[in-house]
Amino acid sequence: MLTLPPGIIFDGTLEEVANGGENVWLPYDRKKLYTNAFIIRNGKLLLGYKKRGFGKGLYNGFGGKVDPGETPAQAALRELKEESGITAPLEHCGVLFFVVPDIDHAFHIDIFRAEEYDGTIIETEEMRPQWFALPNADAPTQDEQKDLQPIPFDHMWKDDVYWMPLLLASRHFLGRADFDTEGNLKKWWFGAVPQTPVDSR
Ligand SMILES: CNc1ncnc2c1ncn2[C@@H]1O[C@H](COP(=O)(O)OP(=O)(O)OP(=O)(O)O)[C@@H](O)[C@H]1O
Repeated sequence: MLTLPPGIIFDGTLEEVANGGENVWLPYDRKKLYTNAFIIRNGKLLLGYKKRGFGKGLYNGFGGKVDPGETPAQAALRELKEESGITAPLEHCGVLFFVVPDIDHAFHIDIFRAEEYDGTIIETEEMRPQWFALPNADAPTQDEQKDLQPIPFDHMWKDDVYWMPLLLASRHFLGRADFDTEGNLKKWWFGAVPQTPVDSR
């Protein structure tokens, strides 16, 4: 039986994917709901360069706070549209829980993905969208990928490198990461729903 980090609730089997850092999780009093949405298409990943506010100067998916009366799925669609100009058939694929000292709440972030989108991608006040090349993309997509940079993990939140491969592989995942005030990762745990074994009969 896996012991899940405080803040992570899951009723089912999980496979541990990454685990490290210090011994003790940071305490937190309350949590706030957020969303984060990623478009993955033709061997490319759409990220946004955050121009203001929390996480300024980092690349991330498109998202923000869930407003009162909204479901996370509704908030994810609204934030994607507000920050990148597009709509997409978003599917829920994970939950991440972050604790950052000096912030009076923990972040509970529902993660969404889509492989299609509608509309024209635009730069907004908050985000500058940019496509990045996926690692090991299949040959037919390489034309699409030329001139694209690889995923800029050096300019992303430090935990992203652990769960991004799960997102790209269409896995369902959960995890928690605790940071220090400088944004360094202090403790982390990530797990994924096991893939159904291929029936070989
Ligand atoms: C600590 N480690 C983290 N790692 C990766 N992503 C993180 C994160 N912590 C927060 N996030 C994401 O950052 C956005 C913040 O949203 P944020 O701009 O504050 O919200 P919102 O757009 O509602 O703000 P305004 O009040 O409109 O400025 C939102 O997508 C949220 O999922």
